[in-house]
Amino acid sequence: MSVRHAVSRGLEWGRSVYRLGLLKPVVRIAARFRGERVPARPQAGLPSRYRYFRTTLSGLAAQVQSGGFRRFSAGGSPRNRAVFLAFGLGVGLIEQRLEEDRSHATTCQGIQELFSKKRFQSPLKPLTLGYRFEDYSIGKQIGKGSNAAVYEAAAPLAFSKKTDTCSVVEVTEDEGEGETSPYLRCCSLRNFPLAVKMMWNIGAGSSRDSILRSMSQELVPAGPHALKQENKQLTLDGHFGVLPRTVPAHPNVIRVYRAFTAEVPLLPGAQEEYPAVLPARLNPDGIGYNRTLFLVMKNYPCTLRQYLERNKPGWRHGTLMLLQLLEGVDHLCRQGVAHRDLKSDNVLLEFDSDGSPPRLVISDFGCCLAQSDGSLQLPFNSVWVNRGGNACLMAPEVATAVPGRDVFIDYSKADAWAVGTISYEIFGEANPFYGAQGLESRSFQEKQLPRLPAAVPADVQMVVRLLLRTNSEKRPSARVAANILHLSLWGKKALANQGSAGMRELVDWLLCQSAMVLLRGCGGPCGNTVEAELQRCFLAHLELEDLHTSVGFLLFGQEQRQACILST
Ligand SMILES: Nc1ncnc2c1ncn2[C@@H]1O[C@H](COP(=O)(O)OP(=O)(O)OP(=O)(O)O)[C@@H](O)[C@H]1O
Repeated sequence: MSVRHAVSRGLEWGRSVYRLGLLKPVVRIAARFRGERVPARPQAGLPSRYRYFRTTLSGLAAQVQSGGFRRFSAGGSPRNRAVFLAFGLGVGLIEQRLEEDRSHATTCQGIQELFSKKRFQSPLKPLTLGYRFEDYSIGKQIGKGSNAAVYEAAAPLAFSKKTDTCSVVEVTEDEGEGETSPYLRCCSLRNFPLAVKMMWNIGAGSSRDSILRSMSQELVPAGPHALKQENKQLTLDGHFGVLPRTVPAHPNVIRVYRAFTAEVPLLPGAQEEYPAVLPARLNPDGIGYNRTLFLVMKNYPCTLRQYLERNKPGWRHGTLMLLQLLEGVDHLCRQGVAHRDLKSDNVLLEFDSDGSPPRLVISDFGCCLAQSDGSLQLPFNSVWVNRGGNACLMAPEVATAVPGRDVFIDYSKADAWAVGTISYEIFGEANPFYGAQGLESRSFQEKQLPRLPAAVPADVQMVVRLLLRTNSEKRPSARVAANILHLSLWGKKALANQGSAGMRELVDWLLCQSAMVLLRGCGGPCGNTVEAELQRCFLAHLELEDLHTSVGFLLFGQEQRQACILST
């Protein structure tokens, strides 16, 4: 092997190891070969992955340059010398790449810190909202599930001056309808900016503590002032840690502004629609308790399902809607919460301005998993353990779990799977897991999944397929799936040069993107706020490792498509 040949081989080897993600195994093998222990405790000051590689590689390179190299260069055959030279160059190249990676990681971290400092502020300032049912005037019923009825509401004292703090859409309902009811003063969403969810209480008892404890999951999206101070105190005093963790505000997760217990009132439609869950005071045959939990939220004009019944979003709006769901799910995962009942009925929508995509929020946390330690692993030691709601959209790893000793269900990617199924609805197709002929998540094969419409971009189709992988280990997290969509929507140009310039081009693009988002933020609330929020979310959660994985998926998808085109 000539020296020139060795040099090119070495560089090629180093590049391949890096590109294929084989760095870790190669380093391990090399360290074993030298009889060294792989460093377990990385040094401080560098991100762990890089500390680890650097330590091992430095040793390796040192050995190549000293003992080994000397031995080979002095006494080895020319072939051995060339091979060793190639190896040395390869290691050198990897070192250089690691150095670059380290600087990229630092850049990403800087961007992340900059954007994560700016916490999302809910547009409604709920400080003036009351903690009693009487503080609200109730409008007509706007929804009903299997556990609660939801009514439009206003807080006359809080909104005595007519404010427009809630950006709600034009009213589409018949405004005259409500005037016949004594409860309804006005049906417009503008006049009823709030929604009150009245839980049906048939098993939680009538004391405030027992109600709060038994319906505690509903409080996961509650703001810091949602419960009256003494309520928090009472519940925590009696049963420390019973209240679940709550999640910070996020543009794609519903916010509960107030939560209080009160006597069950007779609201419009109660006698006709849910007489059985009323207390005996209101219906002698009712089995409900006298008091229950009320949750005050923003009033949203419709659910995702209702919206899709009348609208067919184009591919770009559809992608932005899917991305919002992934951002919401990623936020929940980071907070140690799994929703476990994602479906188009549990996603609410509002509209900022003409032409911009709808804003989506994930709602109804009644089935969620929010363990006090933030773990998304649920001990599954008995059939009585609740796996979550909506069996049709239950991720395969959840649906197929068999209870037993030391069995845990991992929910870390279960919501992402459900988002994959909802994507079909967003892009105008039937959800393949619904209906008598629908696929069953516990037994389907990935090749049975129907194709999405041809208008849906190839990258988005790939994301949906990845989200619906049966093996959760091969399924990307919501974060990685969201990153793929972000890159595909806004970073295509930076990705085009991945082969030659590696991550450098991408990091430059990230810096430009950060500057743009910051500048747009300074310019006031102009432009498309949904897109701006999505971009902020992306930058606030930048991590080089996730970014590498996302880029890998995108490039792999592109390569596969090219190979497919060439072969036909
Ligand atoms: N904040 C809101 N604004 C407008 N409509 C809402 C709001 N919250 C809930 N709804 C409507 O009420 C319906 C029922 O609410 P929700 O899903 O929270 O009840 P649930 O009884 O917990 O449902 P499930 O049967 O899924 O357990 C929703 O599908 C939606 O139509």
